[in-house]
Amino acid sequence: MKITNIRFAKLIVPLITPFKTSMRTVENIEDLVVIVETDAGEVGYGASPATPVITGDTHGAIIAAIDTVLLPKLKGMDIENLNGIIHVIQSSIINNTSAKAALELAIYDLWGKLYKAPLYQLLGGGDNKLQTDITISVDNIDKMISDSVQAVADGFNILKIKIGTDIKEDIERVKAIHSAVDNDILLRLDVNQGWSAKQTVYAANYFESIGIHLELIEQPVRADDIAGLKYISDRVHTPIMADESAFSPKQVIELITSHCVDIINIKLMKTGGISNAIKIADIAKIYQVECMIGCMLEGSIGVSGAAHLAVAKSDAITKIDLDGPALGQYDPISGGVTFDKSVIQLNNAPGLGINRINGLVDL
Ligand SMILES: C[C@H](N)C(=O)N[C@@H](CCC(=O)O)C(=O)O
Ligand SMILES: [Mg+2]
Repeated sequence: MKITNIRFAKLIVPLITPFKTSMRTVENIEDLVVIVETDAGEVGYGASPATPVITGDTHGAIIAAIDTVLLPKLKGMDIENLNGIIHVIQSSIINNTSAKAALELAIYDLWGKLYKAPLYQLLGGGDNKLQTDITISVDNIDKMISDSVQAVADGFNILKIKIGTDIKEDIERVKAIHSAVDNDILLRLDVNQGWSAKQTVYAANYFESIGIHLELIEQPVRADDIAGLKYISDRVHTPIMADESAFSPKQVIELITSHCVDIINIKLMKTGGISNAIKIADIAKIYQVECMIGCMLEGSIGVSGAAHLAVAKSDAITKIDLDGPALGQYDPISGGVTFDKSVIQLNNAPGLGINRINGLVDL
């Protein structure tokens, strides 16, 4: 099964409510779909959102990286030579992790189709069901309380609360949500780089002192403030998780061995796809550090790949933040992952298991 061409399309799904973090506000899930064609007639699907404030990648840059650098080298390569293809994708261009991720997703999809097996089985197998959290966007306190209460009523028992716009307001937001939901609801905070190290130590110790038990605090400080992460981890009990600070396996080794964080958030759009995500999960397992599998605000093509990986690497990936498709008004993909409230179900069709994509706009 040889690669003959790569096509691009856009897929836009309006959100139920705007997605707001300390870094950006988004109204739609906008995926660039990457379709790898083969001489056997099979196609592989991958996708990437544009996340310029996180990865630096735009859809235009993803298309250019694939069209001008990667496609010429990949044309004619055989899907059974998975390692060779991965090597070309990872070594032909630096950075551009979203382009690499979309392409790897499509290649792994084809690899599963070649061997007629769901990807998670080829990656090691596991229970093809996961339980995700749901994101509560940063907003005024009343809106965050009502979104949290609604999410719990909808069957989610883990809330990922976005904060990081103002330390005082953030503390009030968390206190208000904590009082509004039952004690058995797990609260994770995602600061998206919005606090200083000292503010984080203050906030974490304050929450601990008033009996608010947080599961974790995600990426409290700027992505490049590794000393800040260490400063925090040395002073608080609440587990600290790296997100924007952890792209590559090498960065993860450094974060873990210098005891800067307790947990790593793996996202395909940061790692450059499944191959490096596997390495990170294996590194974390060796060091007995837990991982979360996360997603950008993206639809169910990318989330399917992440879910297959999470199932196969459940020894290291113990926390799931794959709510992207659940935040949309509908899911245009049939097959892949399906959501029943917080439960994500993978099907057993080959590769990523995607049957049909409605509403694709060819580019
Ligand atoms: C959607 C997911 N729950 C999430 O919050 N992901 C990111 C932000 C993604 C984005 O801005 O597209 C995160 O910071 O964890
Ligand atoms: Mg995050």
